[in-house]
Amino acid sequence: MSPTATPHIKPDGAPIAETILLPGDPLRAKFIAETFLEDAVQFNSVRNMLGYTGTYRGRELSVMGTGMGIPSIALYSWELIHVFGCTKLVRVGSCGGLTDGLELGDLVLAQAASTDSNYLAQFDLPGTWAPTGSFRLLDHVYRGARERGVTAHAGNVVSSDTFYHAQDDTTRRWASMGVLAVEMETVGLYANAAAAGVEALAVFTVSDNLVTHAQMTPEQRQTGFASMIELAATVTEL
Ligand SMILES: O=P(O)(O)O[C@H]1O[C@H](CO)[C@@H](O)[C@H]1O
Ligand SMILES: O=c1cc[nH]c(=O)[nH]1
Repeated sequence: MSPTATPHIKPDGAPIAETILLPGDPLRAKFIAETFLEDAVQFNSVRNMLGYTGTYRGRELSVMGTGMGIPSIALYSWELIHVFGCTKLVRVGSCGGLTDGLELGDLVLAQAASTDSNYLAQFDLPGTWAPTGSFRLLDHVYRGARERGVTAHAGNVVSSDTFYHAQDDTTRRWASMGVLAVEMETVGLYANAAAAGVEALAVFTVSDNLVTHAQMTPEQRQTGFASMIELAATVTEL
């Protein structure tokens, strides 16, 4: 049972599960709850950042939007971990592929997250820290993808503060270091999880490709991510 409320999450007694899926878009959270969860109850509507708890294959699972950008996912994940006791947090997002080998609909599992953000500075480490996802969660989801014949790429992503980049070669330079894809939140989630000693993973569906310029429609972005969501939800088995 959720103990209390925060400035951004007000469950009014509705439960929040230890395992939670985190899409950027709150309407994707609603879609996931309506499509994949049984007996879902809504636990948050503050700022329309919709959150739900139900069961997936008999195990309790929550889903909540995080908004876009590192500050937004950082505050929601901090409250979910430190106030509501979440211990397995799986971002389910869209990403832009940075190599022509990433097709629309492929999955990317973020082994690590690079960034152009200053979020990590607050941890005041004596060097450059590399935020990583939980290997246990990543291994589980990767094996699940292989079993289902879903194409999944595991590697580095870049969590950027910018969707529209001022310099033309920004994404090409990240790609030149082997970074697979660009998105806007994972580094905040991985840093908060590591600092708290809980598990996090980011899984993406490639929604556009910055090399080939292929792109999904907004409708596909909101609802076309079934494989990713089903695979992410299987972490409730761990
Ligand atoms: O689809 P979501 O999870 O929102 O993720 C990606 O999409 C948004 C940009 O359109 C950013 O939040 C980016 O990280
Ligand atoms: O952040 C994102 C997400 C999807 N596609 C992009 O190009 N950037």
